[in-house]
Amino acid sequence: MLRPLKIPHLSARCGSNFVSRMRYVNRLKVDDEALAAALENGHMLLFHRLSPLLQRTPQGSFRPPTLITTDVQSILEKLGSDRTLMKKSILLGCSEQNQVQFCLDVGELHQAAVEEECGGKFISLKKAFFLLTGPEAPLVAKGRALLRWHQTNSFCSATGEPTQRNPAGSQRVCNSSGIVYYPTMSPVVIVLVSDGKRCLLGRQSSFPQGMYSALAGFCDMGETVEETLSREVAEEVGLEVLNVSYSSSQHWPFPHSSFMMGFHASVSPTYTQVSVDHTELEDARWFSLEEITSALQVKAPLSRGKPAAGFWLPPKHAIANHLITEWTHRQRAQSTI
Ligand SMILES: NC(=O)c1ccc[n+]([C@@H]2O[C@H](COP(=O)([O-])OP(=O)(O)OC[C@H]3O[C@@H](n4cnc5c(N)ncnc54)[C@H](O)[C@@H]3O)[C@@H](O)[C@H]2O)c1
Ligand SMILES: [Mg+2]
Repeated sequence: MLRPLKIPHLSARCGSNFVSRMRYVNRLKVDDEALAAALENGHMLLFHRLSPLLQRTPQGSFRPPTLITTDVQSILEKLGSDRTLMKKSILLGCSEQNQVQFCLDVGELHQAAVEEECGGKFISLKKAFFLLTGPEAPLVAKGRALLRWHQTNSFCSATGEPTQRNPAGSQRVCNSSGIVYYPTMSPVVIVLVSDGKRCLLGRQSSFPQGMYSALAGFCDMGETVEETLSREVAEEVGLEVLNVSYSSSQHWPFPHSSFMMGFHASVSPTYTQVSVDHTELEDARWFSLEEITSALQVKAPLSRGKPAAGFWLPPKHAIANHLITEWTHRQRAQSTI
């Protein structure tokens, strides 16, 4: 059961629960005593070698089990771990119910033993991302990205000396050079290209069979996002985009940690001939509103690890799905004018 944590003194003064929560979490990054107190009653997402622990709900969906840190502590001690493992917990945030959230990788413990004690299974993130349908997906992605960042930044790239993390896990410092390292993300542009009637989707050979997505690409050093967008569309499918409009953004844990910025773009209906760069994409095609509408209705495209037959789209919590859904709404709105 969740035990809501009382956020001290801020709510009355700020008048907004959101403001209080944001300021409280910000304080936890620097106030080690407050962090230790928050950890006592926190909510913990567990990972094993970067795979999140998920539980099947009675309704058949998947979500991370609700674990209180004190319960996790007892389980870890029962499995022979000492208190130092809990110190590797990383602050994730604070829920709307004022529950402070942490994550912890228990990769040094026996996987099956933790699964049995906690009631769940550690599932690789790639697979987990097709199983998670609730609002927990971004939190799981953030936990995985932060845990990986700590694992791969334990040495200073200037001195080669070990770096030390702060208790919240929001930064690492090299005591020898004084360099402070903060978690990093790579900027990526994702764009849904339309010719007014159809939208353009592509697939990489590494995608599960049948899945198509919006075009995406990493920003090169020195580029604006508009330049990245035009370059990626030109490189991957040989088209020149005309109008560009921003939609939304998301953090994405693949391949490591990306900051995805989502756009809509149009091409002239007279220049729609696609020329696919097969070093980047296996295929790219125009899809009609009818095709997209039925693909959006494919439920559980990777049920029991097997891809659905035919053509299907990334999961609901992927920004590609959001852009595609937005496009269908615009198309329908246009056709009723
Ligand atoms: N959330 C979503 O809905 C969604 C949908 C599609 C793609 N994506 C993500 O977008 C990312 C970028 O798309 P893409 O693979 O088509 O990019 P891309 O077209 O730029 O091609 C990938 C290549 O770019 C190079 N590259 C340059 N900078 C890089 C960096 N910082 N990290 C890794 N590789 C870099 C590598 O050679 C790599 O093989 C993918 O990692 C994918 O996970 C997310
Ligand atoms: Mg690409």
